[in-house]
Amino acid sequence: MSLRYDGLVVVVTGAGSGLGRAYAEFFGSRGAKVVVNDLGSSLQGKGNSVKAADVVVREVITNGGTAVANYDSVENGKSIIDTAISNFGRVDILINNAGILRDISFKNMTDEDWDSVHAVHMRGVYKTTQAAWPYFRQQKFGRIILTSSAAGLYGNFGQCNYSAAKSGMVGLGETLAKEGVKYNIRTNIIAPVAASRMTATVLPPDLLRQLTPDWIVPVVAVLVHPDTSFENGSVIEAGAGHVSKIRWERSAGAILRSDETLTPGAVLAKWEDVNDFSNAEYPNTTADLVGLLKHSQGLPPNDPGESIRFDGRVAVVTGGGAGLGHAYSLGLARLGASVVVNDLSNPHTVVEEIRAFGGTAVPNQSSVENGEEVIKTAIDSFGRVDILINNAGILRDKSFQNMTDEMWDAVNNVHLRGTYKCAKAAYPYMRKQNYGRIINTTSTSGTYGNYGQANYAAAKTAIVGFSKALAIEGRKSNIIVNCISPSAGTNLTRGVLPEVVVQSRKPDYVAPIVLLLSSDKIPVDASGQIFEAGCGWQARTRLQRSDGYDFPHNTPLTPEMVLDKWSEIVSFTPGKTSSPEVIADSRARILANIKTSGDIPPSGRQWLDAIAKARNAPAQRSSMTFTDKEVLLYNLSLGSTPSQLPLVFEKHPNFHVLPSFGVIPGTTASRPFKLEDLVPNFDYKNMLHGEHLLEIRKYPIPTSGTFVSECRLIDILDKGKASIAIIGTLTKDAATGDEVFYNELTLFLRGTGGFGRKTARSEHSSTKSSSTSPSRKPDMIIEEKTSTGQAVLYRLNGDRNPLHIDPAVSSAGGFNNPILHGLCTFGIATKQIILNYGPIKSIRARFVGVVTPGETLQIESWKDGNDITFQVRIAESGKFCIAGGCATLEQSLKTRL
Ligand SMILES: CCCCCCC[C@@H](O)CC(=O)SCCNC(=O)CCNC(=O)[C@H](O)C(C)(C)COP(=O)(O)OP(=O)(O)OC[C@H]1O[C@@H](n2cnc3c(N)ncnc32)[C@H](O)[C@@H]1OP(=O)(O)O
Repeated sequence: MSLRYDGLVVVVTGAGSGLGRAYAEFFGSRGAKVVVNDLGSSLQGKGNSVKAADVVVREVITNGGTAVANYDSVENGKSIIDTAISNFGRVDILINNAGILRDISFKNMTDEDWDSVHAVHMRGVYKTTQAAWPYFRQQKFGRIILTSSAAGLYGNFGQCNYSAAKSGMVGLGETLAKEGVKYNIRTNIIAPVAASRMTATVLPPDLLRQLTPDWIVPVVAVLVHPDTSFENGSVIEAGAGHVSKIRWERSAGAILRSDETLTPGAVLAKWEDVNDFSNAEYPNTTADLVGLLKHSQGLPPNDPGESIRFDGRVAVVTGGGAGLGHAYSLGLARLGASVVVNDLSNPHTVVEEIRAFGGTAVPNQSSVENGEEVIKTAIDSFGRVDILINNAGILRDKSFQNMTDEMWDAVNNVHLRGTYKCAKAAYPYMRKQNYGRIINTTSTSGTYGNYGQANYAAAKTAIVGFSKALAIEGRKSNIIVNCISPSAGTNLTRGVLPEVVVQSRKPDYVAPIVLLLSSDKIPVDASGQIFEAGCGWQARTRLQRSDGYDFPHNTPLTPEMVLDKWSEIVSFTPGKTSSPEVIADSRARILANIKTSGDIPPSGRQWLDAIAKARNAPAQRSSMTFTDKEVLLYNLSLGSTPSQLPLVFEKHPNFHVLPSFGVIPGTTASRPFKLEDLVPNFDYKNMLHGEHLLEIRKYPIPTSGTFVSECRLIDILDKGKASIAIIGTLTKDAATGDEVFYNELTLFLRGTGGFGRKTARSEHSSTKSSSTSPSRKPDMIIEEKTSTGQAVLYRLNGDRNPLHIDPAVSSAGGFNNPILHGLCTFGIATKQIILNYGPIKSIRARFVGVVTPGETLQIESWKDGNDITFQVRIAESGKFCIAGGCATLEQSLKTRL
């Protein structure tokens, strides 16, 4: 099926370049009418030109499509959607893509840096989407894409503003997904890694070249197609051919008894349980708190654990006048902290309550939007600020359809901007002190989305991204930043939950984990995390990523290819998922695809996976017991004559085996893999011995005994028309345990290539391409004629490959006659080198031409120090059968054989 968009109207914001442009061109080419929105501004949001959108419109039209330009800011979303309505009478698909960057470290970030990013990424998205929403609802069809980013999902240094806004897309998208489902409006969130004007500043050029929008557009094309309604509220990561899905993962957590024994120390005692994901769930809503409460109430009193105190610490609690803020303020003060109780309406009662039990507290009545004022109270009163609990909040719940700008702004200003402002004001003091604990309040309505709370969900998930980014920046100053997602009966929830439920969810049962996160006892690596808590239960929430699918790099990615693999992309197969914690974890997966894909055809992945598995498989052990009979046979099969008594008579006092005997255990050892499972079109008849390395690690070589060998696959390299398998075998003497031989060989597998990326020999292989021979005449040329029965005899050493004896097989393999074993030629050459130069410790060679039994071998050799270079020519034809051979002499053994 070809995915088409005929009759549909697509609005793409920020479509003047990069990813947006690619979207516009794609949809234009597949039948849609496109509104190409672009402000025409430079990346920093300055300047204005109509060119960018016009150029793209012209391009769409030139390619036979239909498009109009719009030059409005997304903050004026209505005008953008009006352009669609006035030109095409409808709007079906909205791709929120526009964005700006204002990267700067948090310490240097200005309010303008914060606000401008949020105006475009958060408020702009809200404005365009809300303008399109009524049309979608009315026509009972709509597709929305929100653009997030790895920076939003995992946080990124220097991007507190951007990480926040991009994380906000998750909560907003999940909420719109829930609200839109009954109108057939699907909202999904894409986290693209693509080279664009925006990423050009943060990614290295080599990488950028591979991260084209072409890897993203087909994924979005699938998500917005009318026939593909399977994803809604999903987060999809895509880049460089890798596509995967992200979902929330929540640990089962620790359940403690919800009474006065629920203390920060008691939570610390259960910290492992809080962070244990072995029985995790994958929620899209709040935990079953009623059940958890019941469980909690049935438990015995809690283990008090370590004592946690805050003496000498100064804490600021925003929204500290009631509910959770009240519980935090009281808890901190009871444990020795000096507390600034911030509350817009009444901080005084809580301050009095604290003072009444001898604690230290001062009130602050500023709005959190004036974070400087809030923090100033701490500095003026106590000279420092160690702990900031951003807790203040308001609700303005409304369906997205009926949400007003005032509702959007009020909620975002208090929750998100307020959190930013207080953190920003406290940060310089915390840096100077080299100490800080910041706990920001998110919500399950944010992380999982909630009907009627688009404003709140966006703000609350934006707080998560902000916290993750700030955690990264703050770490080196010992500033630990975490998020709490509390479930408690407060004035905020009183409006939406029955009173009895509100009562059972005491803020006191959330406060202990928040106090723990505010303390010195929190492990340093517990920064940038989300914890859910309520009713005595505390758990951690993180993102989990499916293994996804890696598309090959040799074929342009199409939506049809993506659709075909969708079930694999979104499959969370146990054992194959990952839990990226930082942006590098996410990018590593995408970079891995760049590294491994090369020009891999679609079917190649199965072979590469099989090879990777075989390479990582443990070596296989096997043994070979031999007597003088095997030794005599080996020596004879390499042409030993009756006159060479030490080689042919076992009773001779100098009876010995030719040292290349080491290839026998090295090549007859059992292999832990089958070549037919690792390469396509494997055929035994087409397998040729390509290269061989033999190392002799111990002299004298026994003439009877048992060898134990361990064989493993080193690699398989795709050579295009063929592939080569590299196999390593280590052999030990079973009697002594000493290493005796190491063999590394390549098998040249004709007709099996083309499944992966054409590779050169990997550096780790010790048989790497043999050296060239010196330009001078050979120092020695030795001739040895093979016998016509040479292969017939040699095969009795163990390699009974019919290629060497059966004319039918050798003919099918493309040879006129059965051919000689490569290792027979190798053995003869080795024998001659040893006879003429002395014992060797290693020898390697490449087989470059076949030998027919009966032909004469001319071994040409050169000696340079301890190295003997050699090549073997077939005297009858003048052709080489071994090229670039090299042996290294064993100096410690002076005697010649
Ligand atoms: C585990 C226990 C296993 C026991 C093994 C037992 C196996 C035995 O029974 C089988 C045998 O003994 S067969 C007999 C011995 N071998 C031979 O006779 C092979 C002789 N060589 C040839 O015919 C060609 O060189 C030939 C066909 C090998 C290559 O020639 P071409 O197709 O012309 O290759 P070319 O185009 O030059 O190169 C393609 C890429 O392959 C690399 N290459 C070439 N010859 C190689 C060789 N001999 N070994 C390893 N790699 C080799 C090239 O470098 C090239 O790679 P790249 O493109 O990266 O440069």
